[in-house]
Amino acid sequence: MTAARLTLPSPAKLNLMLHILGRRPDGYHELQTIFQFLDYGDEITFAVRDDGVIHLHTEFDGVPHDSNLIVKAAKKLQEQSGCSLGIDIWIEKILPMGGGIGGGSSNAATTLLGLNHLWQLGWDADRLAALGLTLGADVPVFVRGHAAFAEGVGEKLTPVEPEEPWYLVLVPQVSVSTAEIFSDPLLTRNSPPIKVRPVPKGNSRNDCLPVVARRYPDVRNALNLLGKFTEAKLTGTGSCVFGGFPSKAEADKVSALLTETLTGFVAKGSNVSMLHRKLQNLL
Ligand SMILES: C[C@@](CO)(OP(=O)(O)O)[C@H](O)COP(=O)(O)OP(=O)(O)OC[C@H]1O[C@@H](n2ccc(N)nc2=O)[C@H](O)[C@@H]1O
Ligand SMILES: Nc1ncnc2c1ncn2[C@@H]1O[C@H](COP(=O)(O)OP(=O)(O)O)[C@@H](O)[C@H]1O
Repeated sequence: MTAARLTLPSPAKLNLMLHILGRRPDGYHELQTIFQFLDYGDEITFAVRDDGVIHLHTEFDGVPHDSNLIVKAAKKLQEQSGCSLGIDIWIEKILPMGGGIGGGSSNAATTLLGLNHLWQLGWDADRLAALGLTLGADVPVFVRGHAAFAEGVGEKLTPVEPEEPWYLVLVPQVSVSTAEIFSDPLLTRNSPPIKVRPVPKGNSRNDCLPVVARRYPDVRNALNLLGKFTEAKLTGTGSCVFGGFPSKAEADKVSALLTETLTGFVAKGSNVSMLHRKLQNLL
């Protein structure tokens, strides 16, 4: 019997703004942020096996097999659904790790949705998002697949429709630890909550930017370079820096100026994740 097999995209996200409102007793920070997807990401291939084994075949630098969010997502879903099937997994990884573009969280969400489909579990989005949240604060938005205004630690999601420009994303060659930025004493943690919807213009700052720029000269340089052409912003806790352009041609023109020491990519912003567009076509 040929195993059921499926290849799915695992897109990146950007934080179009990010305000930190306070710190909870458990140490996590209350945020307000806007997530938008990029039509750019990894590709994950799944093949069902009937012996219950979960095996990720692609090796990751510095991430042991069982610590990989893909494997963790698959194991949790298998345990909680009581499914007896297993899975072989391969990934074509192009998203930089620790870049603030959510690669790990996206991989976890693609795994949850892919296995829900292949194992025919019939879980709804609420249940998958709740499981996803136990893997990381950004997993639920990737599970739901729509651009969102997020509150709490990122799990209270309201769909939004920001413009969908072309972005140039610069990738400084440093990996920023989210935990390290959130524990910096200089981090601004008292932004007033935005109560008006949609979020009024003029609120596009990222409260993590001053701390990240201070600690990482490469991020500072990327912000300075891109800032010559458009408003340059930090996504999440970095390291990636992005700016919007009205057309691909204009984003490509600035991209062509990049050197070997500072790489980047051009991608379209999208309010519906390319994962969900592909899944929609399958159904
Ligand atoms: C802040 C964001 C914005 O998108 O940054 P990026 O990681 O994408 O850069 C995310 O919400 C990050 O989400 P995620 O990367 O899933 O974070 P987690 O693994 O859950 O948390 C890593 C660590 O960061 C700190 N943390 C994370 C999220 C949060 N709201 N408050 C925190 O204080 C905690 O110390 C936690 O142990
Ligand atoms: N499948 C995965 N892809 C990327 N990173 C992973 C994965 N599984 C575990 N990780 C770990 O999660 C960390 C954060 O990764 P990632 O989500 O790509 O960054 P960010 O949250 O900054 O966007 C990585 O440095 C890596 O140690």
